[in-house]
Amino acid sequence: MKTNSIPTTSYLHSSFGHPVLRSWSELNTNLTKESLIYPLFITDDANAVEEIKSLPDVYRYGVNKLEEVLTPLVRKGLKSVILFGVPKTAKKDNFGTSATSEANPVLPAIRLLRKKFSELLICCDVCLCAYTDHGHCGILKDGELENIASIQRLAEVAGTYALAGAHVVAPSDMMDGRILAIKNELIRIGKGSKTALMSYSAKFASSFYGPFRDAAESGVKGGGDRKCYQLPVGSRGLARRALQRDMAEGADMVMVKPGGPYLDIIRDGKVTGKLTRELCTNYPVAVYQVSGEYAMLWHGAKNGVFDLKVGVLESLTSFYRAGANVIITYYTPKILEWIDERNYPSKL
Ligand SMILES: NCC(=O)CCC(=O)O
Ligand SMILES: [Zn+2]
Ligand SMILES: [Zn+2]
Repeated sequence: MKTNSIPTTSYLHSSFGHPVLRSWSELNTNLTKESLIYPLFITDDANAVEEIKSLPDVYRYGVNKLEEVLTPLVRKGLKSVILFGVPKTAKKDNFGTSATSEANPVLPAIRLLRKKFSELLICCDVCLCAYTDHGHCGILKDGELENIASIQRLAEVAGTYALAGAHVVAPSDMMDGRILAIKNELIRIGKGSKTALMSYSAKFASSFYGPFRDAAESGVKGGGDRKCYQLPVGSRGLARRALQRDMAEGADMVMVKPGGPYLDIIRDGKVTGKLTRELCTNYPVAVYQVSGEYAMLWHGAKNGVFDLKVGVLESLTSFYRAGANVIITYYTPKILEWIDERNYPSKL
């Protein structure tokens, strides 16, 4: 080989010199509106529009505001939302009793959205932390989590959402065996083949949930943490086992959360190589770009580190590249507009 020449196999630029060619190399990374889920915080003051300091441009809404907020978004092509209840006046206790009562603002929200937006896919986060007085995601006994009681209670909550009209129930609690318990409950109430079950399977004990705790007022009271049920940040093995377990227990789709720092876990879910063969090949894999990731991108752009649109789209492209099919992100309203501008990704 002469020094002024390179081997024929070294020529990569020839593959992406034209925008269409570039898109051929980015297959499966093109954003679609169907793949986006927009998280909504629903509070129990029906007329509320509340700013969330740590999540700029994201609000808590009362049920009476939803139609006004969502109409323009649905017009722009919003296909799916995930609802989080933020009860403020409901009494909180060890069992999260209010989660299955009319005091839970998610229930009227589901009914309203079903009525007003007949095509919208309605997902509901299923957890107890916003409804318990201690802020843990399950039921406590003598200061410790009681697993069986917790999954039975979570199944009741999921069943309540399904009966109210949710298309998808998405348990984020991370208790052992909750997918099986919820699936059985859905079957029992006649929703086994009707309501989808999306598991937050690989949910890590991440620092990036900070602003969400503020938004959902669901932090653990009294200084505890969730490390005994959310996955250790460094454990790839536990994430794989959790994904496999939840699929075996009856999940229809699985999730990795947070997104950006855990791309390898998404990849684990999709790669058909020797080690991870068929781990999640036959399942849609969702990724949650969580509140801290949202805030970092927002503040980075605000401080001139990068352009918001370019930075956010890069983060989304990475999710697709890793193998995600579904993306939960607070940036959904902006992304719908960017997709319409149609200068993504080839003009980046
Ligand atoms: N179940 C949802 C969370 O725990 C946090 C999401 C976020 O930080 O956006
Ligand atoms: Zn929780
Ligand atoms: Zn949670």
